[in-house]
Amino acid sequence: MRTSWADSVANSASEIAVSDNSYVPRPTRSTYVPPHLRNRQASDAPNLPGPATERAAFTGTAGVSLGSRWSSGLPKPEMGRPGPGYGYSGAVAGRGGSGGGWNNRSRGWDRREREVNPFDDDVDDKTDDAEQAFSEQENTGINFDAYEDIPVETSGENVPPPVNTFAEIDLGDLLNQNIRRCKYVKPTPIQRHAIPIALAGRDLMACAQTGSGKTAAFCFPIISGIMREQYVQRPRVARTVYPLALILSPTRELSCQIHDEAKKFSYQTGVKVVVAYGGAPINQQLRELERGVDILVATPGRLVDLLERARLSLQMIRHLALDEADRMLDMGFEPQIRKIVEQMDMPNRGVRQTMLFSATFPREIQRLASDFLSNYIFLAVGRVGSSTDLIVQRVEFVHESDKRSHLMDLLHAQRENGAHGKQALTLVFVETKKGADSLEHWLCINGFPATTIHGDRTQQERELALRSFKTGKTPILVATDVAARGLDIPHVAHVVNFDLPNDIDDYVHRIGRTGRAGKSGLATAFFNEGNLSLARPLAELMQEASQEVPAWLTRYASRAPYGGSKGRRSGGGRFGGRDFRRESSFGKNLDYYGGGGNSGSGYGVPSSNYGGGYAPGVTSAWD
Ligand SMILES: Nc1ncnc2c1ncn2[C@@H]1O[C@H](COP(=O)(O)OP(=O)(O)OP(=O)(O)O)[C@@H](O)[C@H]1O
Repeated sequence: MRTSWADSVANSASEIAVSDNSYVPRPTRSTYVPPHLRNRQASDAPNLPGPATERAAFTGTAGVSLGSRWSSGLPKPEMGRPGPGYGYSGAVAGRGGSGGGWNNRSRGWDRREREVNPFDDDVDDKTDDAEQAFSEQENTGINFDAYEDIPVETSGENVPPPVNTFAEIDLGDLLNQNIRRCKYVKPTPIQRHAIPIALAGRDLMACAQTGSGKTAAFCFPIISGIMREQYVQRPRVARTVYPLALILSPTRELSCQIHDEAKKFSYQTGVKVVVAYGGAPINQQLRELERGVDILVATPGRLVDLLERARLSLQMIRHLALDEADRMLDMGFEPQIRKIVEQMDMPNRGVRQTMLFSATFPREIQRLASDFLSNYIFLAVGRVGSSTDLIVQRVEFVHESDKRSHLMDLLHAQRENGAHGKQALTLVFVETKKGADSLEHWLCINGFPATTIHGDRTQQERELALRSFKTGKTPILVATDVAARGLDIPHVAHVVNFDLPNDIDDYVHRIGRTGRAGKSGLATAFFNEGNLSLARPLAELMQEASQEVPAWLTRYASRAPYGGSKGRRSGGGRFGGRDFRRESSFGKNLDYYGGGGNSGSGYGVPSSNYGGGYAPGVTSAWD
């Protein structure tokens, strides 16, 4: 009989109470170990130059062969510390991972009692209530059914099978507890497919709709992988730190958000997560790094800075994840990413594990990305670059000069419909930083509390603006594309594309700030003659997402040259994930998303045109 995830968590809790050979006792008292001695085996000889130990092998959980790339030929349990809890158990799914395959990292580094609880509540006191609520799915607000019918495409060799529940994957007790604290009842489709692939140690290029849980899909395997690894001795070079995993993201705010999430997932596991991003004092980040780091979440610029100061080495990186990977590999970031991944001291592809995630993946970017991957699996949940059906999309024809009054009408209507006279959160996207400031000012003087986020604001101002928006204190946020990707702000009811982007992928990410995690949302776009190149991809995208396409937009679409999409639309069926490796025609100067049949003018944009979809002369709003 299949047990539910909640059951398995309960079972594993009772197993903890029953001692057996693989029982990992919880330490009763924290033992402080200075940073330079952390993660060492008990018998480590001091002052060894370079990495002394390879990753230890681990195999056999839930039918998945784990960490295979490191396992061949390496010695087995002797690598671990002697005594209970450090052996190999081949822990069985459903036992919640309480077997001895897990490293009790807290043994030598018990930070559990000193760690700030990142959760609002203390689950230990509320376990029963919480479990009940999870089983009823009441306090998640997640409409899981919305994800059930999404088609999935995988390609690559020996793709590990997906799972249906967290219980089927042996992530370990401590991580399972945190998943429960996050109120995740069952994995979303991207998690069902990506987690077993990543746990098997495979490289992955994964594409899934905005708000569908990609962050956990790469964080869980990384945390679980680090927890499983036997103590890895890291080089000891004065003031240089050696993380085991690196997660790169394009914006400061997104890096902070991933860091917050990863900290929740790794709470009390002994896995230490640190964030480094530009615009914030580097000394503070250095101090934090020196306290110990297993997973580093970073923006590329600050990371390069740390590497050049020799305060950080990538020599021990086992897991590399690029969130918003297509953005990370477009013209703006690609040189920096190449430098980080190929020209510093990071282990080569095939030695490290590399995972790329995004909601959009143009073919040309897929091709670039393949340089970083080894024998990878391509996974697409839903159509690559599609938007979720959970978002109601509206397009209105609005002349440039009428945009402000039109926005005002929308905001008035929203205020009237809002609960308790409160304004629902509205995110308004504009093209330029100046435009953002000017619109914010105008909204404020017209009685609509608004704030802005863009690259010309100081980091402190940006963080303040985001907090004020998230808490509802300032319910309108006027933003450039710096807020387009990844940000997970609950209760964003409405995204307004005051200025449409030039690229349909940017549109997909922008509207994806609403309608997240199974909830519904509304997106309104102001379209006019300045957006003709977007007419076709926009009409197609809306059609795909079962949205009502206005007749005037269809007319524009039929007349318009195909642009605004880096040639992404192929006019194929409703679903088409499209691993570029499957396109035998690729490389013959066709469109990036496959199917050369539609490659009319505008298709096959050379890669030098990449830059986040900005037209010539328009400054990128990214930082
Ligand atoms: N299994 C789950 N059960 C319930 N909620 C989940 C689950 N997985 C993720 N979530 C929640 O769904 C929301 C969206 O997740 P996340 O930010 O990872 O999406 P994403 O796919 O990375 O989106 P984007 O493409 O915009 O970056 C978050 O609030 C997250 O906590």
